Amino acid sequence: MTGAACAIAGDVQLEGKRLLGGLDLTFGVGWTCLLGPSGSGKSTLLRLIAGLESAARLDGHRRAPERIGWMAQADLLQPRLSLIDNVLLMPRLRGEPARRERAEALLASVGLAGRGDMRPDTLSGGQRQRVALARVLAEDAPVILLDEPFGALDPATRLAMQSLAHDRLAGRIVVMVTHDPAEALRLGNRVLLVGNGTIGEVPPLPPPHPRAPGDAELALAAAALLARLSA
Ligand SMILES: Nc1ncnc2c1ncn2[C@@H]1O[C@H](COP(=O)(O)OP(=O)(O)OP(=O)(O)O)[C@@H](O)[C@H]1O
Repeated sequence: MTGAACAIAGDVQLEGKRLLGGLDLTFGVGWTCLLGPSGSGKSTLLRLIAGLESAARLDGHRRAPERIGWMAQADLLQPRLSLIDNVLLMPRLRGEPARRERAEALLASVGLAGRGDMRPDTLSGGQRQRVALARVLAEDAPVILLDEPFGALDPATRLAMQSLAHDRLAGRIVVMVTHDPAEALRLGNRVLLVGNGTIGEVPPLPPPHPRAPGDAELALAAAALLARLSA
């Protein structure tokens, strides 16, 4: 493994069996998108990169900065806290001064302007996911790990949130799990396919990223990738 800021190498063992073998991944600045069948190990890999507790064990090496932004599949919003306080939770836990105006601006950027004092249980699933997105965008971390961050959103909102996240996370190392080939190709300057116990590279689309939603090259590549995933 080289001196990269974020890398993982080795085998992933789960309950005495090898879930993923022969990893040697180094993540650079930009978006790396992980695709693959349900249960193939995408979330497990993300947790291991994050250094979070997992049922699986890494027999190998991990290198990552101390500060990582993490957005789980479940939104993990704190029910007793307002939306603003949910966005500010991590900085508060670190003892940093609360940047309330920034949190309000982030909530506005995800379409929740003026709703900062509401509680999570008054929101729809898609709105809750956007609060979780605002929370991870509030993290000034060099590495951001996103587990299906747009999965609960309607198609138009999904495109808007993809573009927002891509813009806000410019210059960071982003690793995102998704089930959507078009999303992976639209955003990813690197696309990885997790399956059959290993990880392979899929040719990404050349820049620009994010691709325009109606981009013909994107549509063709997404259709081909979907066919490959369905084979
Ligand atoms: N807490 C756990 N205890 C035991 N096995 C687990 C646990 N969590 C996940 N697994 C197993 O690990 C394997 C990989 O799961 P993982 O959640 O990483 O897959 P995934 O590719 O992210 O799936 P999905 O796309 O459905 O989210 C699966 O076989 C799953 O059953």
